Amino acid sequence: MATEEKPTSTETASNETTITQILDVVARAAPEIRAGLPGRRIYAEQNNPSGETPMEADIYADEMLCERLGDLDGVGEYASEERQEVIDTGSGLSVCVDPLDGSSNLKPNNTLGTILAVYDAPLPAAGSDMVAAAYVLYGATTTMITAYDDTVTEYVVQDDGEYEAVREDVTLPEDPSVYGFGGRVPEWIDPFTEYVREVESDPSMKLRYGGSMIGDVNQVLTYGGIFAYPTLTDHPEGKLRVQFEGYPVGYILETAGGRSSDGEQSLMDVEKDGLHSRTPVYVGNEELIERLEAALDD
Ligand SMILES: O=P(O)(O)OC[C@H]1O[C@](O)(COP(=O)(O)O)[C@@H](O)[C@@H]1O
Ligand SMILES: [Mg+2]
Ligand SMILES: [Mg+2]
Repeated sequence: MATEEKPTSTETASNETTITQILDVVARAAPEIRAGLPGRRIYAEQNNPSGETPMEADIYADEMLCERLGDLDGVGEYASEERQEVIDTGSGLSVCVDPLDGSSNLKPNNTLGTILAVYDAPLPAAGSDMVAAAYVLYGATTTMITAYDDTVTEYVVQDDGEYEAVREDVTLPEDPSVYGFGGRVPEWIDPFTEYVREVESDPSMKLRYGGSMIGDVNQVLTYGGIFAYPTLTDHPEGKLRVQFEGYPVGYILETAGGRSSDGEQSLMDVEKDGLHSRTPVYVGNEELIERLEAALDD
């Protein structure tokens, strides 16, 4: 049996420094990304690797993050939902970014996010390679949630890029109260539809769905509950991308004491595939995810 090489204490220390720098870059970029949205709520000219037409704001955020994260000494690879290829930026940790999550919310001026995944491996990486994840939520306030070192922290980010922790050791509330399910209802598979009807009929649960995964996931992290972008009849792999959306959101929710699933197993165990491959995403309180997996297994 091959023995895994353990990182030296110097490597660990330098990874810690790099992760702190990466989170700092993302927090400080957030107000600039936000300020750059007006005037960029129009479609860009080229499709992205997922075959979607990005908005100019997606490209703007991607270019800013690529330049700033790529400039960090400890970052070796940068990839984003908006680029076909991985960018080689030297040697060190790999970062994956969804520069703007929920871009279709730009026009109606609703919630958006930025998602970050940090892997200690070349891209595409496996869930087990993840060393930190975070998201920025551009809501009424700009907040950043980080999952790092086994703990989830919520920060408020000010307009000048300064940020301060407002909640430490964030965990999912024990009594869930919100749910949000994406995808067209006629395309849901029957066992999922039956599960949803059950959740809906629980008098303690109410619908919260806004069309940006990060906005919807943050409701679950705040109030407890479940978010899903499920397998669909025409798209069994769903819509969301493993490296940019599935792994980081799974990592954050699991670090906060919740569970993640692709319908059968933790999102963190989803096989790594191509850089832009997709997975169904189910995240939330343990009991709700367990019931969901049982329903899909029937
Ligand atoms: O509007 P749809 O097709 O239901 O999709 C909504 C989902 O797609 C996404 O917008 C995909 O992310 P991007 O905006 O980064 O492409 C999720 O945030 C959201 O959960
Ligand atoms: Mg997204
Ligand atoms: Mg996006």
